[in-house]
Amino acid sequence: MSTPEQYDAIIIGSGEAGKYLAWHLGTQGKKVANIEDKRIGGACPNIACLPSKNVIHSAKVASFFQRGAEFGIVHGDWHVNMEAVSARRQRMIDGLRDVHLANYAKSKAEIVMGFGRFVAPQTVEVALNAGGTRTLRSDYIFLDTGSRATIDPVPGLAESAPMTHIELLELTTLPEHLLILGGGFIGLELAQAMRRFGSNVTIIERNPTLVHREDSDVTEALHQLFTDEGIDIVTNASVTYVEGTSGKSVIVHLSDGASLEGTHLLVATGRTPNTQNMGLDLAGIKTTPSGHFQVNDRLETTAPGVWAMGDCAGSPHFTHISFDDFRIIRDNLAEPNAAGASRTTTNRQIPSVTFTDPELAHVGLTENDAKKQGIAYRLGKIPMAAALRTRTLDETRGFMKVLIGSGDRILGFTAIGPGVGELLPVIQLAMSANLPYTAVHNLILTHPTLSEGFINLFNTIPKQQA
Ligand SMILES: Cc1cc2nc3c(=O)[nH]c(=O)nc-3n(C[C@H](O)[C@H](O)[C@H](O)COP(=O)(O)OP(=O)(O)OC[C@H]3O[C@@H](n4cnc5c(N)ncnc54)[C@H](O)[C@@H]3O)c2cc1C
Ligand SMILES: NC(=O)c1ccc[n+]([C@@H]2O[C@H](COP(=O)([O-])OP(=O)(O)OC[C@H]3O[C@@H](n4cnc5c(N)ncnc54)[C@H](O)[C@@H]3O)[C@@H](O)[C@H]2O)c1
Repeated sequence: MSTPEQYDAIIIGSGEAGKYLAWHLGTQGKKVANIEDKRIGGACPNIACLPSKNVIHSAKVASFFQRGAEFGIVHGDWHVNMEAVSARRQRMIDGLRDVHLANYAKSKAEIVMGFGRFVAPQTVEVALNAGGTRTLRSDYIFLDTGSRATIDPVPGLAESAPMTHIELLELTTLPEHLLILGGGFIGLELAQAMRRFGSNVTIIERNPTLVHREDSDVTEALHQLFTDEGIDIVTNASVTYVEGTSGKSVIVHLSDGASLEGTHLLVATGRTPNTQNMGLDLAGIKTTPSGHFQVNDRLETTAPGVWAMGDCAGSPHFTHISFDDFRIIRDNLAEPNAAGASRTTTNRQIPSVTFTDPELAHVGLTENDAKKQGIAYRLGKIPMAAALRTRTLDETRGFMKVLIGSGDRILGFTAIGPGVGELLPVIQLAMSANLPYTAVHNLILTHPTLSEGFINLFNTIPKQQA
């Protein structure tokens, strides 16, 4: 081993938590190496959240063209140009790359392009993308290696060369018939977008419903929405084998004897953490049975001086959660001994938005959760049409519902409607400040905004039994 170069901090992976930590420590004057083997800035700006929302927005524009007459807009012939859709996505990614490079330059955190693995405790060897190796050492090492699409060991699946979200988002031609394995976040968002561009789409989901962890009113509303848009949905599907090649012709065989044929196959069946081939044994870093780095609620791994954050640490797989992981580590590094002052992952809010159109937004308990945990609640619920803003938009599908617990505290909130993700912070603030729902109910809410619907929503809450 060559003499290691000494750093104040080494961060493996430049995803959300990794890059923010690199920029933060670099700005503090620390000597920081941020090792990245593929894309500067990690998944979100390059292959995940932002490119997918970019493409989904192009599909929304296509849906407006499809609905033009409804809005009194008469247009001539129009068509979808997937090359231009892809080019718009790439322009955004290029712009984001410049933003990232500027942040590295400004913070003086060094980005080292290559694959990092432990060769001894606190010591990392980087197989440089440009060739050769470097060996780096630090008392502070942070892992933010993310996750990748899971490809189940179903016979013929890997051989069919299915697309993941990465290849799908880069398509410059439209699949004639897209089969999608998995009816979760990625499956739903991309199914609707591709359908709106003009593909035939079939979702194949192994559970009895789409987004199966949600309440039945949510899964039913999404099922109806997708069916109305012409998307085929096959649930309770157990895939036995796959034949053919994605991009040409592919057949998915199910255990009940049915088979589904398409031209392309997208796999969206969950994520596998990137924790392999990293010399973990040499550094005393353990993983959990699911393959994530084993961490405590301060994101410390089993090796002193090594932390893990984001998807690879088993944190809920969202960019905003990876960002919160960064904040937990930042605050704990700043105040290691301040009792009670430091942040942990325990009991933090996990808000989420599925960017279907209309969106599905959620924070806190679902009705399913409350029932399972035996938590009593009062339910407020309105159809989205009761928020008059939706009528001005002709986007009246969906509903809002809220679970209220003792002391009028908000336990959970779910909404399906246009742009409802933007409603979450008001509810989150009330929940985190432990305010009763009446604090929101009594606000003067601007007319006609979507948030004005909160007044109607809270009007429906049954009075508390004396
Ligand atoms: C299609 C799609 C859409 C999504 N949409 C949303 C959304 O709308 N909102 C949301 O909140 N979340 C969304 N997510 C989830 C979100 O993208 C992830 O939770 C988030 O990007 C995880 O960030 P991270 O910090 O864990 O690391 P990542 O962004 O995954 O980055 C990890 C980096 O580490 C690198 N790396 C791994 N191992 C090594 C090594 N040994 N050496 C060097 N480098 C290494 C990887 O190449 C990668 O660049 C989406 C995910 C997908 C796939
Ligand atoms: N808007 C967002 O915030 C957003 C968008 C995309 C992804 N994400 C994150 O990325 C993660 C990964 O997304 P995802 O859609 O891959 O995972 P997911 O866990 O959301 O959904 C996977 C789905 O695939 C199904 N499935 C698994 N194996 C199957 C099989 N063999 N046959 C048929 N169905 C099968 C599961 O039952 C599940 O419904 C999400 O959980 C989420 O955390 C977030």
